[in-house]
Amino acid sequence: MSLRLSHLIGGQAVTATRGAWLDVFEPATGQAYAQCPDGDADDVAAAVAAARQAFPAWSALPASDRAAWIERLADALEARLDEFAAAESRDVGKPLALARNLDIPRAVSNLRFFAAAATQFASESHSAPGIVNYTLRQPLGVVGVISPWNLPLYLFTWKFAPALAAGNCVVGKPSEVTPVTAWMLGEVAREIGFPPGVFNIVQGRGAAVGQALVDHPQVKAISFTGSTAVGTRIAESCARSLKKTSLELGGKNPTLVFADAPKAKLLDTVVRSAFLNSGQICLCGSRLLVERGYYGEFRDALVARAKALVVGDPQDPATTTGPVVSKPHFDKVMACIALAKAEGGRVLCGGDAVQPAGRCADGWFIAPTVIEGLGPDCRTNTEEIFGPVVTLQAFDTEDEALALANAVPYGLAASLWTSDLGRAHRLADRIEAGVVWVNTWMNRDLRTPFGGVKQSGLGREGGWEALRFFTEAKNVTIDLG
Ligand SMILES: NC(=O)C1=CN([C@@H]2O[C@H](COP(=O)(O)OP(=O)(O)OC[C@H]3O[C@@H](n4cnc5c(N)ncnc54)[C@H](O)[C@@H]3O)[C@@H](O)[C@H]2O)C=CC1
Ligand SMILES: O=C(O)/C=C/C=C(\O)C(=O)O
Repeated sequence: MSLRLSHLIGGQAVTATRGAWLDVFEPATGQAYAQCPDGDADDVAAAVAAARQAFPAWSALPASDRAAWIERLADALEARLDEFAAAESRDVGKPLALARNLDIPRAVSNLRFFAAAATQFASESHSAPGIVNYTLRQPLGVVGVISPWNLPLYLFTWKFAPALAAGNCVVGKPSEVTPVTAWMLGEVAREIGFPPGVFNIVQGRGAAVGQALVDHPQVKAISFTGSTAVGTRIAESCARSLKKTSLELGGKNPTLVFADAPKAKLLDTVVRSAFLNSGQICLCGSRLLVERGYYGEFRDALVARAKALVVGDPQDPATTTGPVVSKPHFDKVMACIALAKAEGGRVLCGGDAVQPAGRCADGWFIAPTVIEGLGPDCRTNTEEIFGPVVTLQAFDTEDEALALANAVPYGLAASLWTSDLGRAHRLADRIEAGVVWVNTWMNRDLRTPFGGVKQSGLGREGGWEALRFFTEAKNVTIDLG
């Protein structure tokens, strides 16, 4: 095991103050292949101090200069797209093509999008007879961003790019389960001479590094993506110091399929929404709600498609479905499948671990699983599984479809399939979710507000929402005399 990662603090690659390390595993093989610093509160304190020192100069730069630095980072990342895609695929277990076509290009887009946004972000002014108000949007100072393991660089950049664009300095904490591409990006930042201290990365466990970042009095805001349990804990901690929080949490997203759904893209998209990234995307449609008259035909076609997915080595171009990310997560998902059976669910396909031949024999693979026969209130249909597991439920009316869609504590995203425009608008209005897609799924425009309601989170990311989150509004009123 030769690969040893580092923190990025004040423009320097450094190891954990107390010299401790965490093993990093390749999910496809189950073997440790790297070590990342097992950081602690001292490392966080050093990173925050570096960020505070860098803040006056960074925030004083013209927005166009900040944008140019972020663009340079994007250029350097894009120049190494294949290297980053290979690393992301290895670290998460996602098919190489997925990392190459989605994760890393989106990370590049995140950087470019917010670089451009930095130069377009304008403040409001409000005039009245004899009075003019204008609102300054000022950076907060040092902000913390905490990202998960499912879309590592995609979500890390989605958070730190707007923070930097708005003039803040960042301390980022990637998931300890998938720390490699964030570390690589830190190395790239050093190579291009990114201003030291503006962008810092502290590696390590959530309970140590993450919590220290959340608790640090000089950190003015936390942007977090991950589980609802941890998000709730972060909200409690931040409430004590009145820190701003943006929380993008779990989902139990419904896919509503009406008999009049346009069929051309339906199955391809629903299968993608169910099993992409082994179902480990907070937007995945894990509850398939199907109009009864179309249920049998849809179910049979879906099961045939799920069985045709190729589970195996992420490096094999034929593979559609890699392993899940870790042994604890494998155990969790398998326990969810066992629970579904105990609750009376019928497993129509999958339901088992898969053991590919060769180098992946000890990897954490689970067959794409479709389950029917469960009611809306059971744990399988209300708790996030975050794996390649979906359930089917039938409905008779639009009202029943809506009630099923809303029958969970989560409210992140919904995908709705119908040719009836009126119905699409009625349901889009009444579904409890932050994001509704009609006849599509995960169709992302980075300008749109992104986030959830209920237990799926607080606040919105994307476009101006992100820049507003990472700034404080100050209104100035002038009496024109
Ligand atoms: N966006 C989403 O919806 C995601 C949801 N999940 C859900 O969460 C479950 C558990 O996955 P985990 O990786 O354990 O997610 P997690 O919520 O524990 O981890 C997300 C990030 O938060 C950090 N973290 C953990 N505890 C923290 C604390 N006390 N203070 C600050 N940061 C902390 C982690 O180190 C990681 O960087 C999954 O099974 C899945 O259901 C996981 C990843 C993404
Ligand atoms: O911004 C996107 O396109 C996707 C975001 C996905 C997550 O936040 C997630 O899976 O955690």
